[in-house]
Amino acid sequence: MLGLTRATTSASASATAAATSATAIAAATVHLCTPQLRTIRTRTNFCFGQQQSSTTSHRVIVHPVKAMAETAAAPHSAPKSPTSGRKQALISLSDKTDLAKLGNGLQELGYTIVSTGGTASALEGAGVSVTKVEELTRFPEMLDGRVKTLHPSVHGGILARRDQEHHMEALEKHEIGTFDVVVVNLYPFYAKVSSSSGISFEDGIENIDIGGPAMIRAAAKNHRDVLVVVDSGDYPALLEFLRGDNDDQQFRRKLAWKAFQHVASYDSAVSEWLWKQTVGDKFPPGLTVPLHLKSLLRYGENPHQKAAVYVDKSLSEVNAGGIATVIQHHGKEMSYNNYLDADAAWNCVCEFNKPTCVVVKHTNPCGVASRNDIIEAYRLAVKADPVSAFGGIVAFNVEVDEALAKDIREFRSPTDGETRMFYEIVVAPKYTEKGLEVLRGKSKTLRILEASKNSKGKLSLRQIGGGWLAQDSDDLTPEDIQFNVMSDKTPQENELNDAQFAWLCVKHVKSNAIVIAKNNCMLGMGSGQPNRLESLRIAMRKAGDEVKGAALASDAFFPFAWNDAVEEACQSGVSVIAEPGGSIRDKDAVDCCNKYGVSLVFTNVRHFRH
Ligand SMILES: NC(=O)c1ncn([C@@H]2O[C@H](COP(=O)(O)O)[C@@H](O)[C@H]2O)c1NC=O
Repeated sequence: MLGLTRATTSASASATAAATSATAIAAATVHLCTPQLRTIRTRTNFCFGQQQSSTTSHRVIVHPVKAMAETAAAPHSAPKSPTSGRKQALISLSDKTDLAKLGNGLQELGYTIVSTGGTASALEGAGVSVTKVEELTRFPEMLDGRVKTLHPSVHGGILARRDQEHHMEALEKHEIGTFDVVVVNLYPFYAKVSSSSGISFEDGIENIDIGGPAMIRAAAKNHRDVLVVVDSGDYPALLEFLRGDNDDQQFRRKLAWKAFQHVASYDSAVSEWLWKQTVGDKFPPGLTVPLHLKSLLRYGENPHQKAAVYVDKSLSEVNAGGIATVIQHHGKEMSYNNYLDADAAWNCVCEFNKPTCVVVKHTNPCGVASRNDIIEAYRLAVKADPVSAFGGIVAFNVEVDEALAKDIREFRSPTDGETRMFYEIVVAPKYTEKGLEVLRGKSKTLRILEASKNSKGKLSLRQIGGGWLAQDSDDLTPEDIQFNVMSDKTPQENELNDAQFAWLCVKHVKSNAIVIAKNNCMLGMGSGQPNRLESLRIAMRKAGDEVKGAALASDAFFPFAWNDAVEEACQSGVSVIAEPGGSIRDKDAVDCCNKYGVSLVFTNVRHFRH
């Protein structure tokens, strides 16, 4: 139950090892730790300490791990020659979706495919010939997969500029082959650290991909000569491009852009996670928010403004619900203003515990009602301001079934009793099949949205010129605060409930905000006026005679009482006023309420909404 105290009480707010594929070779070499002298027959090669350039017998210092790799790589030990003219593709994937199609496609096009351990096995399993990367590097994949591709034989082959003679000479000298195509996706860090089962700090660290981003960045930098692909959705376009004879630099640049974007999003998740694991407060010194385009919109707030909607892919937004991720079942394409209004309606309706309907117009709730019978709640919410509700957004916090859908379809405007109500959007957490069918029949354009509840404790970001404002989302509800009685008169339980209902509504109305409510139903609201008295007058006008005995909530304190808002409210016949308090003239407000026999409760919490 909600708290009520006397005035003295102050208010209070209460990868896994998936991609760490240690090869048998690496495992076999752990006990070898010192370089040994031995005689081998070697080609020109990169080796620790010395480099030899003949093909005869020499005494060389050979690193034991490398020696093992040479043995392991024996059947393919000749490094790829840059002059061999063979086209090479490097593939290293954690997510192996459509790998077989890609491998076969590249093979048919005559590409030699080089791959890391797990990818190579999957390709072999699909009947594609593949060279293991360790045959190129002459090192085994080591350190539990921390080092696989971090080697000049790989990065030289990606980064060399084909138009620079000295680059190509360097490759020739070190017998490094060029890569024409690089296909990489990264350890599933995001999925691992956001999994519901959780992950240890150590596992989180092991799921940070290092070699993959290095290859992606290298290939993207050298995109003029190297095609870089990070998304399996791009495999068909890649193969089509390779089959054609038009070397379109725009295509290459788009892939390069996508590659850098992919790595930037990945790094933002790593840095977000690491910050939470270490410092953890809400406001890190730097903030990178990964935004993924959901769709282009027809236009912005006005037709001359271009617009789009993005989904926030921050770790903190995983399964966080909200309007950006709604499922649209029916209707016209969502507009920019539709998103804003649906967001306001959804945020408001999700605050209520009882079955509730909220009607929003231009981001302000103009009708709110809670009832055990949701149809009754719907009708009352529309009735609060039928003129504004026409063309508005209707939100429910319960499933829309056939009966409710029929009522939404048929309900006539309380203004003339004839015109069927028209809405832009219906938003709800669920629909029955029949409910959806009926609503679809209301109009072709009606947007029917299925949304999941917003989680609490989010960071709210808002753009200003040259920067962004960040704050906690306003999560406080009447359950979280004390309603302190300041007046001689103590509100009855039903009056207090009305005050708390009005308080929850006023939180969602633009400042200066006044809401008048009774019996879990909004009767009138005034919003967005630059002075509180004007908002109060608008709310009272909308409530009409019903204001008598109702509760009035104000989002911030009343700066003046006598001959001003408090006195006008008292004279209208409200039974209780709820406001934060905190004005230097609070005593005037108390005296005024006492004079008119009205209850006054202070919440000590303000709900400005600018
Ligand atoms: N360390 C490295 O040199 C390295 N090179 C490639 N990877 C990653 O290894 C994964 C593929 O491994 P496998 O083919 O063994 O399944 C890819 O996600 C790739 O980004 C590496 N792993 C992590 O950093």
